Parts: sequence; structure tokens; C-alpha cells
Amino acid sequence: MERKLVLEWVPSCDLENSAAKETPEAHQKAWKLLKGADGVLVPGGFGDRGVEGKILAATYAREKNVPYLGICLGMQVAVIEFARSVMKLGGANSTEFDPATASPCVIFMPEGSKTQMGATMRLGSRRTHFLANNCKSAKLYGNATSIDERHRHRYEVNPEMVPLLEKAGLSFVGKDESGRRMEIIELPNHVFFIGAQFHPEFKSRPGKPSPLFLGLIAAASGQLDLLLKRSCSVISSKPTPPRYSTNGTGTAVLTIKPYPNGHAKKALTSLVNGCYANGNGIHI
Ligand SMILES: NC(=O)CC[C@H](N)C(=O)O
Repeated sequence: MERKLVLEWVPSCDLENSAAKETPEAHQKAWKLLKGADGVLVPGGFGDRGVEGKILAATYAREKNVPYLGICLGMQVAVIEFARSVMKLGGANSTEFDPATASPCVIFMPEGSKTQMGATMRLGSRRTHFLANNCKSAKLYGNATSIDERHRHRYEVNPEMVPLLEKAGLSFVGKDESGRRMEIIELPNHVFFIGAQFHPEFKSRPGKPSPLFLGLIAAASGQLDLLLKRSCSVISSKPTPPRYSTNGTGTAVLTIKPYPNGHAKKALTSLVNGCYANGNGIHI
């Protein structure tokens, strides 16, 4: 790859319009970081702090054709963003953040109990079936017909709204075995815009990175076509324990800059080896 990965953490609440007045310097800094990035990763989270900023990051990436990977809440905000901006459903939201929304594109999973939060999370390894093999995510997973990835969520894309979202151009390329639970979204006409309801980071390892992370980094450095041509091996279906859990703040947006002339000289299939995160001590 000959690239050195630079990760910048952007507090998503600083991207919000309210921050322009309240904390103008932080707002300016956050937008500068986002606009300087070659790729954007919106991770998972719980609670509404910073969610509007995550939605703004998704809008930016979609409109500017900047590679985007949304994980769990990062996928849900991409759906909300699409409903608001493309389908013109201004008040579209998740019922997690606006229980009275007129356009609930993300809803509480029917099998969970709202009053009893304990043991209501959809957790652990679940199967995702790919519905189209010409989508980027299936190719990244080595043209697999199904994959097993780990989960941690209470809300899901509203299956009743899926036909409308699809008609407007959002592809649901991975679903669970019932076909009613959405697992992977893609924007077909975008350089790389993928959202996953599951958490690829739980099974990703330094020497065996998740195909979705590889895809994001390859797209951010203009090497996605090359990566897609190579056959990536399918991630093992054996469940492995999570490496870390989400911290619940739901505020960060991660931006990615794969600079040229870096030290990572490994082959594309292990390109995350040798990459580093600046300032945070976080290694992918
Ligand atoms: N892990 C997550 O990102 C969870 C997303 C969202 N809060 C849910 O419960 O569905």
C-alpha cells in the first residue's frame, strides 16, 4: 500500500450547528478535520449526544463522495440522513432519539422490552445473508453468500420503510435469515458508502482486519478497485470474544487520511499492519 494511516477523532457534537454559536473554535476545528479526511468512519453509540453531528458527517460524506463506513449507530444515522435529505422526510429519526417522529426509519426491535433494559440487547454472533453478489461488501468478504458477525443493539432499520428507502436508491444488500432485519446498506453510485448493523471491530484483528475496514482504507487511498479484484478470505464463522466494547458516549466521528510515503509496506491484504493512530494511542 505504501501508505501511513492517520486517524483523527472528531467530536461529533462539535460539528452541530449549535456549536457554531456556543463553541465556534471547536466547530471550526471539527469541520476542518472532517473536510481534510479521505475517509469517514462513524462508530456505534447509545443516547442522543452528538447524533445530529454524526448525521451531518454522513451528509457530508454522501454528498462529497467521500468513503464512509457506518457501524451500528453509524449505519442507523446514514439511513436517517438518507430519509431526511434524499426522501425529503425532514423529521425522519430513530425512535431512540425522537419517539414521536412521523418518519420512524429506525425503531425499537419488537422482541426487546422497553421497560426492562437488562438482557434486551441483540448480542453476539448472527448471520447476515448477502442478497446481491455485485455489491462492494459481498466482494470484500470474498464473494461470500453469508457471514457471521457480532452484534450489540436494541434498535433496527424499520422494515416497513425499507421498500421506500430502496425505491429512493439506498440498497439493503445484507439481511438476517428472516429477510426483515437489515444488516448492511450501500449506496451503489457512491465510491464507498457502507453501513453495517453489526460490529466488524469485534472480530477484526491486527493481522486479519475486517474486510470492511480494509475496504474503507483502500477506498480512502484510491485502491478499492485493486482490493475488490483480489479475493479476500471470508472471516471465520467461529465466534470469538469481543476485544473491547463501545463506551456508550456516541459522540465521535473518525476520519482517515492514508498519507503517501508511509512505512506500511505490507501487501494489501494486511495493509492495516504498520498503520498507527496519531495522538490517541489507538491501533486498528
Ligand atoms: N451499538 C450501537 O451502536 C447501538 C446503536 C443503537 N443505539 C441501538 O441500540 O440500536
